[in-house]
Amino acid sequence: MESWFVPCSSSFISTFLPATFCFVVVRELFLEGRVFDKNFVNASENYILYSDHYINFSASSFNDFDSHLQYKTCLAMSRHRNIRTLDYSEEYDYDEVFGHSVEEDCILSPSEQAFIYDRSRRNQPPAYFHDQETVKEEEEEESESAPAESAVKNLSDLETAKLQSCLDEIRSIIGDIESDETISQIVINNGFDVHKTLDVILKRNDNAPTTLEPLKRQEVPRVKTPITVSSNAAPSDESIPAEATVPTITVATPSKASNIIKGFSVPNQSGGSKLNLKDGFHSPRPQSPASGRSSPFDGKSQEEKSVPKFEKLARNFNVKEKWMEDRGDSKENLHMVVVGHVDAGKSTLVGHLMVKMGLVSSKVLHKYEQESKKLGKQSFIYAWIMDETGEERNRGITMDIGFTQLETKTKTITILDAPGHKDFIPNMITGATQADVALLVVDATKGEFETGFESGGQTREHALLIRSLGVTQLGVVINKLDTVNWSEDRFNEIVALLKNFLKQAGFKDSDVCYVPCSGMSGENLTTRSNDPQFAWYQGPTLLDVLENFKCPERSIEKPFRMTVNDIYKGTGSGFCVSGQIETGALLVNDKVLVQPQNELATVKGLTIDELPIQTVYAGDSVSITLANFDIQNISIGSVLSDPSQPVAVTSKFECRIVVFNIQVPITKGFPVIVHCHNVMEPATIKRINAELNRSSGAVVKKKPRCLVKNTSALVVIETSRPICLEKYQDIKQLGRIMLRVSGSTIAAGLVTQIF
Ligand SMILES: Nc1nc2c(ncn2[C@@H]2O[C@H](COP(=O)(O)OP(=O)(O)OP(=O)(O)O)[C@@H](O)[C@H]2O)c(=O)[nH]1
Repeated sequence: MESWFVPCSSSFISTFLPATFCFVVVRELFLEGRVFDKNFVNASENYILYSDHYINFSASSFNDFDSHLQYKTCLAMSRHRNIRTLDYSEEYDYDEVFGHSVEEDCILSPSEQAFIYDRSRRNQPPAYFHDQETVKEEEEEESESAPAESAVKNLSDLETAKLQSCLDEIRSIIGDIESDETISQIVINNGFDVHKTLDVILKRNDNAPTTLEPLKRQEVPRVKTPITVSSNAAPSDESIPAEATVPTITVATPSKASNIIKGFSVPNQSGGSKLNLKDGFHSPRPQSPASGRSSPFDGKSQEEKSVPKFEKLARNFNVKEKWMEDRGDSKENLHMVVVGHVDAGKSTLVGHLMVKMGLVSSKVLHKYEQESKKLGKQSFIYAWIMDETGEERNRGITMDIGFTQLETKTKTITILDAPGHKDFIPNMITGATQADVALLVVDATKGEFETGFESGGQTREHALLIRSLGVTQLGVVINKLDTVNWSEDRFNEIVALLKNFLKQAGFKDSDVCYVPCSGMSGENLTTRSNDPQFAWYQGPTLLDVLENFKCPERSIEKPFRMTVNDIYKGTGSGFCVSGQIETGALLVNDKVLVQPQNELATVKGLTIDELPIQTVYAGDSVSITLANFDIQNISIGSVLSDPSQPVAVTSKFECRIVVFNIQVPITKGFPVIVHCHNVMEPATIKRINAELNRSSGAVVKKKPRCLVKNTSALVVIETSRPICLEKYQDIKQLGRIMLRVSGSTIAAGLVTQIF
């Protein structure tokens, strides 16, 4: 398969174009040589190489591509939320430019439309290219149209019809890379054979650079990894039928070309450009194809690169004693994620709870009331407390994790309001990875609960995800009970269904508490309702449920680990990274090792909730100002660790997985996306070592050919680039993974071995 290499400068496709357009647009643009996204580095007639994936132009592989783009847009947005030091003008720009990201078929800002390729304007390049060579192209077009007629002049009616049909077919495959005249001539020369004609045209175009961008050829090694659809015969262990009527996604080992991918456009000194965080996921991870715990050197041998000296963090105190001294008499800190199907009322519930607890001033509430009225969205007044961006408010959905904090009698609770829409599951996962406990909100309205609960709804998927991420304590809010007249029967019906399911998902009955509420009217949020229709309920309020959650033991004595979920420019010199301290403790002036980049940095400052602090401990969500370090050497998903006991970096590991309700069996070579803490990385199932009994873990079958739904197994997974991981038994938070394919979660697992 021939491939082209197109050097490009900006990566706006993933953030500017709704994913539904991209597939068609990118192909068109590639074939015309007008490629402008640095992540789309390769193309041929059937494939494009997006970052380090080959994407086949077949309908079924579209989903994978689509979800990948959406993940990137989600990341872009998640970072937007957390940039605390941007001034308002910057924020405005950011919203304008990056705010529109998910599938909006028609809502496009004028600036976006300028970038959209429109088939009806086939010969007019997008406005983006206007100052390039458009005039020349149009002139060529005109001069070419006349000979097109001459080519068909001597043909019979039958031949003309044949030619027309060939032209239609060829155009649908190659677009406009050749003029009608040229194609007609080649069709005639090849006896009206479409395949031969295509061969000739594609060869011509491989050899001829386009007028706009010179194309460089590049060999990209790749490994074919077919997705099989179960057929009558079970697929063979060794190889999957190549000619299956199924799509194949070809995952390429990162080539040198992918080394050009840099995660962040760092502010340009002269131009003073803004910090550009939209591409954080593809920041410069080590591109070494080698797996293993210590291969994070970017194309250089260990000798070439000066290996940092891994000194032990200087500690002249006992961490536990210091923690008692610092935090012994303060309230415990708990992180709670609020999840549930889209529109279950999560943001309204949290917003109204904040109002009831006096944490939102009447002035702010009045402002939201007026503004939401103006937009005809008055019912979202409480949701606006959590949904802060213009786009979220206009669309009436949460797109990114919202943060807020409240204090109960015994604890400080950080609330993470997760998006419910399935397009934003990666953001929801980011929130869930930081959570100790969860609230699952369901809508009691007739039909609505059922929609969320049935397969394809997010109630089940969110519950499975949070359990897989290690959350054991769950509060289930049966919300919007006002819509069913506070019906006790409806409450009991929903509780019965959920109880059964949550037990299967791995929640203990004793760790789950069900509470009926109305986020809108505020019943049972902080006080029990006086409504006589609600008199049947004598259980805890939502606030009681929060108060009753137990804070987990923090591993403050283990080696220091912090997962990075945001990177932003600080107020002074240096830059800040924020994230969760998973284990250990950290002091100002400590040195930390940034992995997998394997670079040392110095901790210049520490803040919790924007207040400076000298020492932080496991369980804290913190911001760290780093010094003596280049911002390009860190990305979301990096892990900061104790230099003397660094986190493992690997691209191959074994894990014990539980397979969810999948349609397509998992086989050797199956391509997946691995989610682990804040990392998302393409990977393949390298081996299926054994099928296990789900409850006892005993081996049921060695080396099974495939895994079907609801099975458990030991599998070996290889990621396309090294990631930071730990064995689950060592550090739970870094030893849990999830496997997703085409926007659905297919399995969750625990890391048992790192190679
Ligand atoms: N009747 C009634 N409507 C409610 C209640 N809670 C929320 N709603 C309405 O449900 C709609 C969705 O509310 P949100 O709070 O945005 O729902 P959400 O779960 O946060 O939505 P996503 O985060 O986008 O998934 C809004 O129109 C709310 O007014 C309730 O208790 N009763």
